[in-house]
Parts: sequence; C-alpha cells; structure tokens
Amino acid sequence: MDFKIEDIDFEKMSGLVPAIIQDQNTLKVLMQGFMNKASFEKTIKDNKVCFYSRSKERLWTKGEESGNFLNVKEILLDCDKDSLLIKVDPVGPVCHTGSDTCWDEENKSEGRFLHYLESVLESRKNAPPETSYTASLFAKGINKVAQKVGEEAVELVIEAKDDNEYLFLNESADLMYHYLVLLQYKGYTIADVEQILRERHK
Ligand SMILES: N=c1c2ncn([C@@H]3O[C@H](COP(=O)(O)OP(=O)(O)OP(=O)(O)O)[C@@H](O)[C@H]3O)c2ncn1[C@@H]1O[C@H](COP(=O)(O)O)[C@@H](O)[C@H]1O
Repeated sequence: MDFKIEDIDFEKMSGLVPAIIQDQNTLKVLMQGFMNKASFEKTIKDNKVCFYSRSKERLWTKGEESGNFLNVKEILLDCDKDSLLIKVDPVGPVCHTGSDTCWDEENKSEGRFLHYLESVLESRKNAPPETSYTASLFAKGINKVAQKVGEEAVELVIEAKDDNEYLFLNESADLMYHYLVLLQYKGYTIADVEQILRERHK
C-alpha cells in the first residue's frame, strides 16, 4: 500500500468510500462494498476485508459467518482518492448466493484452486487439527516433507513411461500437493515462485 489512511477522502461521500474487490489471480471483480475509516483500519490490522455494512449499520468482516474471508494482497487508492481497489485471495465463494462473484459469474482460473489449497495448507500449519495428514507431515519435519516430494516425483516418472492417464494425473496431483506442502513448510508461497518465473519470462 503506497498511500496513508489520511490520503483517503472519506468525507466526499458522508464518511464512506466504495471498495472494489478484485481477485488477485484472475483480476476478476468479485464484489463491491463500502468502507469507513474504522473498517479500513480493521482491514489493515486483520489483513481481511472489513466493510461498513449500510444495512447492518456496523463493521462487517466479509466471511465472519461463512468463513469465506477475503485475504488482502494489495490495496490501491484511485486518482480522486475516493475509491479503493483491493486485490484479494478469496477463501471461498464470494457472494452470499454461493456464486464466485456478486454478478453470478464463475471465477475461471486453473490457478485459483491452487491458491485456495495453499491457504488451507497454511491454516494446517498454523492451527494443526489432529486428523489432518498435512499437519502430521508438518510435525515430522523437513526431512519427511522433502522426502515425500522426492518419492512422489519418482512415482510420477514411473507413470510417465506408461499410457495410463488416470495414474499419471493422480501421481501429478500427489506431487503438486506435496510440493505445496514443502513450499509452505519453508515459509514460501506460489507467488514467490511465480515471481521468479515472471522474471525469467522477461
Ligand atoms: N491434496 C491432498 C493430498 N494429496 C495426497 N494426499 C495424501 O498424501 C499421502 C501420500 O500418499 P502415500 O501413499 O505416499 O501415503 P503414506 O504411505 O500414507 O505416506 P507416508 O507414510 O509415506 O507419509 C496420502 O495419505 C494422501 O491422502 C493429500 N492429503 C491432503 N490433500 C489436501 O490437503 C488439504 C488438507 O487436508 P488435510 O491435511 O487432510 O486436512 C485438503 O484440501 C486435502 O484435500
């Protein structure tokens, strides 16, 4: 965020500014709400989008009941300083109807589920449930986590030599899952790797 809260012109529209929510991966507009100063401050503090709900007449963190939070990745202030564009990683469907956007659109992106899975793995690391395989892997430490990536890679190599589509794709999924676990264990994200690939692409 390269502006200060004092830069936002809340007074232009009686203390509220529109906040347009955009998926950081697909760049699709997901929903639109309003923010006052307090909801903006809470958004920054929790790193989750918090609106001022005009119908509820209170601060409303999107996802507070459904769990479908909007994790904030970047906040931009427009040229008139009276409208916010907030890029997010949505935890689940955005609209209360269950749709991906409030305009009933499907958020088509192969990458999106991987980012969602990444957020699930992060939560397994931070709040490990007893029954989670992922949490049990984290608990075993780096040697086991890295070893699983190696094992799954070898299994994929073996399947690559045959023509069994089902086994090849399933081994691919196993490898990708364990690779995401390793990235998470090491404290890195898909975006960190993407950044390097983008630089190579230039
Ligand atoms: N995508 C996966 C996924 N892919 C593979 N696996 C597990 O990875 C393991 C690898 O298979 P192996 O045959 O090597 O397992 P294993 O012999 O029991 O493993 P080791 O004893 O060698 O450790 C299996 O137990 C699979 O169930 C996964 N476990 C979890 N997820 C996803 O991770 C998220 C969190 O899940 P939980 O950790 O279960 O809460 C959810 O979205 C899950 O769908």
